[in-house]
Amino acid sequence: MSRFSVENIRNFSIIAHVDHGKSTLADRLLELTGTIDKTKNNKQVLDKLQVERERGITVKAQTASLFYNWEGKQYLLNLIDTPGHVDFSYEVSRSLSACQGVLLVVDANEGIQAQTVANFFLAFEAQLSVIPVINKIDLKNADPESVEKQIEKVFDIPGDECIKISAKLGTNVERVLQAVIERIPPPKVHRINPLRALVFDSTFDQYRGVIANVALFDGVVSKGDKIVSAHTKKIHEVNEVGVLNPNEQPAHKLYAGQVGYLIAGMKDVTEAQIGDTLYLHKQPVEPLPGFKSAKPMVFAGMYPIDQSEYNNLKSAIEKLTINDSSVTVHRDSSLALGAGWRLGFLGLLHMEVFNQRLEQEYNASVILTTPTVPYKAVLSSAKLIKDYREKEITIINPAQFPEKSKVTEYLEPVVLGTIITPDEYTGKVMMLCQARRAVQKNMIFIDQNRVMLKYIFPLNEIVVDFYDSLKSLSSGYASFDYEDAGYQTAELVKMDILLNGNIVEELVTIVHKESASRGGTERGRQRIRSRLQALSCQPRAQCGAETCELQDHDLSQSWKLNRLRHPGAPRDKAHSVGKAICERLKDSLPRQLFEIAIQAAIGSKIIARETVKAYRKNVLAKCYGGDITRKMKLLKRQAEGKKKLRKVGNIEVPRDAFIKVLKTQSDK
Ligand SMILES: Nc1nc2c(ncn2[C@@H]2O[C@H](COP(=O)(O)OP(=O)(O)OP(=O)(O)O)[C@@H](O)[C@H]2O)c(=O)[nH]1
Repeated sequence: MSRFSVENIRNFSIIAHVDHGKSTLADRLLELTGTIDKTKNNKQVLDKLQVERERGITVKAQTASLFYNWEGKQYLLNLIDTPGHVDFSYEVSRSLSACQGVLLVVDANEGIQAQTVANFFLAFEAQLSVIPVINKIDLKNADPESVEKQIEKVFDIPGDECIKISAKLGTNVERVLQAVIERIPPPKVHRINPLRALVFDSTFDQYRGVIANVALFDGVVSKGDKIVSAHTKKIHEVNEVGVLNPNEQPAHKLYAGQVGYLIAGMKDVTEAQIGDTLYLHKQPVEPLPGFKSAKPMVFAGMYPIDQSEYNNLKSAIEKLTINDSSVTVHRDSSLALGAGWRLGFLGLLHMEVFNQRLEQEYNASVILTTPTVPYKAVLSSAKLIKDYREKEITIINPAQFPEKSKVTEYLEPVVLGTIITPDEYTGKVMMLCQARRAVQKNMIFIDQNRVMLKYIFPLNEIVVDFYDSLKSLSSGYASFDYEDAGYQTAELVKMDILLNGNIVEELVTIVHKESASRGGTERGRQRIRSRLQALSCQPRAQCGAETCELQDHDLSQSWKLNRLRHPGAPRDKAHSVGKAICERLKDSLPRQLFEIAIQAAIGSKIIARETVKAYRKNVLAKCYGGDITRKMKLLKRQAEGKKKLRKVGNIEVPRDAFIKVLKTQSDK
């Protein structure tokens, strides 16, 4: 590796919206540089995980070192292919810390999308050089010229800097490599300084321990060196260093400016911190700033299917979180499901992918409980503040939701959402946003036909099905991305699920009061009707939704107006969530000798109910003949059975009934 002087090294990432062609472009770059065999039918070579291949999406950033000869010089180009989905943006931001530039890939047919904007700003804030690449110019409907104009308008990058390519066919891809050399600066590093290596990613290998992906900011590292982790202060001996080409290729040394991997006998998961700085034992240095820790957006309980699997699952979760450091883990326990954990994820897709990776890579089957967003409560009682040692607590488990009497106010997390949509769907998109309690912040036209809308959304309103609704109302054309925007005051209530009056702790859900009371009374509806008249506006049935937009109306009333226009719109979220849980529980509960009432309740108000009918076991069926005393005895025993269970109010719920309900909820 010594033949690559710093001037001949370029470190860059490929960033883009989902499916705009990052991994396909990476394939072509690997082929052009002879890293992989051109004659093979290479498809998304850097998507190595089974989950990535099955879902056709990148979830893990992957590094590859390419060797490229141009104008008589040999260059070392370190490429990092990143995921496009918003749930994996932590991977993108970490990857950028090892780079000086990015290829911003935009689909020539779809144009700039929400994640294009988000990823551009990540690179822009990190002060990286941005090379815009317009991909898929081979498509029939490709319109690279208008995408070029969008790039000029939204990112202020001159249109002539865009490189128009087809990653699929390989058209113009060589120009991309040349632009990387010409437009991205070499890293600013010093090889004569003591070693300073940033751990920007890690994986766990059963036999070799932690394999750390490192970017060398200063110095040199070689096999046999004694290195220290700035985080743990532990000393390790380096067993192997090398580059990813794209598979591990051992080298004698790694030099400042290079990106590669390092194995140093770290077997304990706590020894492998992403964002850690490694330095030579005898030459301590100031650690690099590392990374901001990821902020979980949803939490869910995770339990082994069988408690005897607890330790295996614990070790699997620990190992997988080395590779996915954006997951947070807290120990938790539940009456029905036993000992487990509460895990924080960056979104529902992230949760599903983590679950799938546990199954596929560690053979671990788990139960996941209903996901919830991290609410907060500001405590009012001095005793509680003393108990919790803080005034403001974060509620990551709905079962621990403090009562209103103990709280000054509840807070809910909010996000700044960006939606890009063809103009013809703007009205419908706005309706949807308002129905989700969103407040509009901005709206700009990015070209004649496309609008970019910015809204502040309560996180809870978008976390489950917002994206699906947006996609279906815009025929798949609108895209969505969001970033953390803090907390806002919220009227929250706890919804309990009861079985014959007993609360089922695992199914407790927190809902917003506004959603809980949607629908209102007839008097309330009258008031809204007169308000609609005052606004010269009619309920939807009469006026038609497409021509009628709500943005001029008082936002605090907009959901009510919307409700009147959309008789079919979700009337009451708490009601439908409660009903769905009750229905699933009904399907999972076996009939018993007595009737079971399954209820969803907010405080003392029952908002949904299902009934499992009593199973009147035909105890007389086997009683042939007319032995009346025997018949009476059997009937008495059956009645006693019913009485006993009713009396203690204890329903025998098979364990897998809970599992079914909890599983279907998280599957949703
Ligand atoms: N016609 C055409 N299709 C392309 C081109 N580049 C990529 N594709 C297709 O677009 C789809 C998505 O490509 P990927 O390379 O997986 O996109 P990606 O950006 O890596 O996707 P994520 O990692 O999930 O964000 C695949 O079906 C590719 O075959 C191109 O230049 N032309």
